[in-house]
Amino acid sequence: ICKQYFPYDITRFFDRYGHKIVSFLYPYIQITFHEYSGDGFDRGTAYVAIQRYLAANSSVTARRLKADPVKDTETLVLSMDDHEEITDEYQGIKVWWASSMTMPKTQSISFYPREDDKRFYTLSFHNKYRDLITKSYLSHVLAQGKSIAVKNRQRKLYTNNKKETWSRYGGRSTMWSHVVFEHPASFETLALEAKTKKDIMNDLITFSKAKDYYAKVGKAWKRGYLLHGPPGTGKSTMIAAMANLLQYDVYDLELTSVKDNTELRKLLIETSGKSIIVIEDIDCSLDLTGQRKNNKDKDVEAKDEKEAVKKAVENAGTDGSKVTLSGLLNFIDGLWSSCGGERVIVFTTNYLEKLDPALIRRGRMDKHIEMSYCSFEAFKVLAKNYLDVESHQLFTRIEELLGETDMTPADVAENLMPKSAEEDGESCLNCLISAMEDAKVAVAKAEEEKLKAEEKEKHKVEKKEEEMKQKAGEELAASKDVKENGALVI
Ligand SMILES: Nc1ncnc2c1ncn2[C@@H]1O[C@H](COP(=O)(O)OP(=O)(O)OP(=O)(O)O)[C@@H](O)[C@H]1O
Ligand SMILES: [Mg+2]
Repeated sequence: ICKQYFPYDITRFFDRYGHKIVSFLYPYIQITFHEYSGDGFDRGTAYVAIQRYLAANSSVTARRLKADPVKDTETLVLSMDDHEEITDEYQGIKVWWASSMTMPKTQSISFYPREDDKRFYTLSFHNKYRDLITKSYLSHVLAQGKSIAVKNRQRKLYTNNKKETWSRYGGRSTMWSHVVFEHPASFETLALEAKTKKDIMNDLITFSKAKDYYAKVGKAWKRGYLLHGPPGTGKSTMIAAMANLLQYDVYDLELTSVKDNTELRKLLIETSGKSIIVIEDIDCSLDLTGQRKNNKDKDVEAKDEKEAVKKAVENAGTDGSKVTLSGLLNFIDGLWSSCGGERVIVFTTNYLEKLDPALIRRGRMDKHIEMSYCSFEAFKVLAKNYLDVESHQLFTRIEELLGETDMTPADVAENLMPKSAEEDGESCLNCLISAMEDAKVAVAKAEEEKLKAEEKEKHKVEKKEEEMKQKAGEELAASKDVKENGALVI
């Protein structure tokens, strides 16, 4: 009987104590990260992040590299090839990474690559660093990998679709259509005072790095900007420059094609982190009472407030409820921001004074930036961008004229652009000067005409007053006459 049980006992013995002996002799721990795990067809996020991390670190040390095209980018990612091994160091501790692949046991043709080759990374490290590696090193690797992936990705410009085109199941692809975002604007080429520029850049960068701070103070990780100023002063260009600086996607939200608050909320929930949500010309999308303007401007005709309210109620019955100011404010204040990820919200308007104070109070829109007419400093940026000219004797005249006329950077840029191949920098500057002189004359003329019109109006009023006085005097005299005459008659 003893003999019969012996082999089992020894197996059990080794099962129980074997790994202890092994771990005593071989004190290393291994963790594997599979490319495909579970039932999902998507590549594991950890695997992808590790791949990026190792790619950034292994291209120097590994001898055999593998090049993979990456979805949504035009770049290739170089990573260590299968069955390669590299070492990494973290706080002075050495770890080993190996990439491996298991071959399929049976020859079969399969649709999914995961059936055929199973790739995985193995991380090995000494047992005594177990805590440090599992707690801090791994999150460091994943965070680094993710940030590399974000840097390499191709960014997108999204615009919202009409509700009718959404599929039943929603999803970003049907609510938002996108194109590749490749706007060349940058803060360097933006014509703006250096101080303002620096201020905005610092603000954005601080924001993008302040995840822990926002978590600590219990605020949603978002920042609101309000850009205001006349047309052509670079509001849209600034948004593109912001997106390029932060490497964010841009969601261009067209409020007039959003039917109601529910639709708005659904759209916003589908936006991803690391994005700028833009609502251009906010004054045209929402009116002062907080009710969205009707496309056909039915409400505008309403004479008084009561009538407007009546009309709004009527419309609510016919074309559904609307996007309201409070709906918009609710979303800004954080219903959706609990979805995580950082977002910048930018509103633009040509008329700051038209906006509802509730929309622009501090805390909601953290920064108000006035985009104004071209200053001399801004002009110098444009001259450098467009003509490669940093100083010129004509600059003094230009500075003088800029102080006297309101030229938008768009106008200045337009005049600085060479119209033909023969045109050189100086003739472009002269072209700008003559445009500004013309503008100055036009403004002076307009002012003169305005003054004349005012004078005329004043004159008219005075004449009328005189006439009325005269009439009143005559009437008074007449009534006196009547009285006196009457008295005579009696
Ligand atoms: N500050 C600026 N720096 C560099 N280029 C500018 C600037 N402002 C305007 N431009 C040029 O003028 C063009 C129009 O500017 P942009 O569309 O940014 O103006 P906007 O303020 O958004 O106007 P709108 O209020 O009409 O939307 C841009 O294509 C850009 O080339
Ligand atoms: Mg614009």
